[in-house]
Amino acid sequence: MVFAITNPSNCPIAPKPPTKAKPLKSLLTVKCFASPHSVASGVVERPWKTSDARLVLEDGSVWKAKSFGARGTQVGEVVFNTSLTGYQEILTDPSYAGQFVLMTNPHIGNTGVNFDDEESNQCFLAGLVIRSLSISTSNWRCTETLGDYLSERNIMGIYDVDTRAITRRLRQDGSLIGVLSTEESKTDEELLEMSRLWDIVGVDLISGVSCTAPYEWVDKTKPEWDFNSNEREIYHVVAYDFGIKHNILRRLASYGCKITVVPSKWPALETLKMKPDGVLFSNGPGDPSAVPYAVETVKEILGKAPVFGICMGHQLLGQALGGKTFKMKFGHHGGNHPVRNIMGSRVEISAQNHNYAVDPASLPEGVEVTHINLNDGSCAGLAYPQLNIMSLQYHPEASPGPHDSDTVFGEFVELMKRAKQKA
Ligand SMILES: NC(=O)CC[C@H](N)C(=O)O
Repeated sequence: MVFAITNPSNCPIAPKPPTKAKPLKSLLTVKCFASPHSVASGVVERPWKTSDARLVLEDGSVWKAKSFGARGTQVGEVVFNTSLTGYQEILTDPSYAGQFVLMTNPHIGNTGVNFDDEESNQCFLAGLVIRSLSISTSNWRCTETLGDYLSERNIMGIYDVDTRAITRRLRQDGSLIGVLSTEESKTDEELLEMSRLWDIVGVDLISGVSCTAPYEWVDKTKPEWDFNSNEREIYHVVAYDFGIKHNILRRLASYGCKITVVPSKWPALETLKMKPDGVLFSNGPGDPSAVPYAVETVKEILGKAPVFGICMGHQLLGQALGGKTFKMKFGHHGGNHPVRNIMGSRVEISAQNHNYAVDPASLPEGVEVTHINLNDGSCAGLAYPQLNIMSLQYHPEASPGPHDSDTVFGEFVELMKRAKQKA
């Protein structure tokens, strides 16, 4: 089934100042990676698909590719993800709203999609960029092919594009805005102009992915996940949904928490009226500086209940404590990031997905850096024991990714326990 995308549906368009536009003569065309297959005489010709899509980056490069999933034209920020597995969890991570995810693992689609690996109820990302789309799908849990899944969700995908070359470009020049199109009527110059008139910085993407009303969450992860299955006292956690991944909720439930999920604009006063044992500020897409209302909410809650921030939640906590966040060159996206856990005196391999980070030098005295990303030394975790605050810049719930940091959910439970005993 074919869906037309007429306008980027997942994130608002914020015009860039026209001065940024470079002369169109800087447009360079990258040779099509997929050359037409030659067929030996006597062999039946197969209906090989030839390139029918273009990815035009704001640096003027044009990448020819083959489309799958939805058709149309879509703008977004291109980021690369180094996870070897878990494309379905990545597709349904709401923190990718407004972004094209380029998978560095070249072979994608081989296990199809299934009912269990959804991290949210929707795909919010702008599109998927891969090297090779598996021609067959084989997995006992598979219910559908990746292509059909993306078509139904109106998400564009491209394959047979040189993902290594694009990744090297992003590593060298930083994240780039791109436009993906299957529309032949649009010229390269028009697509380039679109990419240069769009921006993701300063845009509130959380409002488009958060739930609209509070709800209770009860599902736990399956028993094979249970590293610590002791019965525990029940703690009530209010979880702010800035684009929350289901596995955060499942892990909290498995650690014995009763969870109320609330929308991103839920007033702090209403949260405090529920007398929660702890408050979780979730992951979420985009620029933490574009959501001052969320920083205000965090400020109003600090000191009144133990809090745990994950990714966007960590960045909002950093700002609420008086610190600054900044945009990284190309961010961290993947399941293989080494992090030094300073308190635990160990290195954890972690799942990460962020383009912004907290500048630890901007934080007030008393705030401790608890985790450091060993690839670039950036701040990966914070604590402020005086106010019962803890946070991680990355994803302890994994999904996809390693489980090394799962114990942090237990640390949050301990924090709530200590605070309750003192009260
Ligand atoms: N996973 C997240 O919460 C992402 C946080 C933020 N949107 C960033 O890109 O840095």
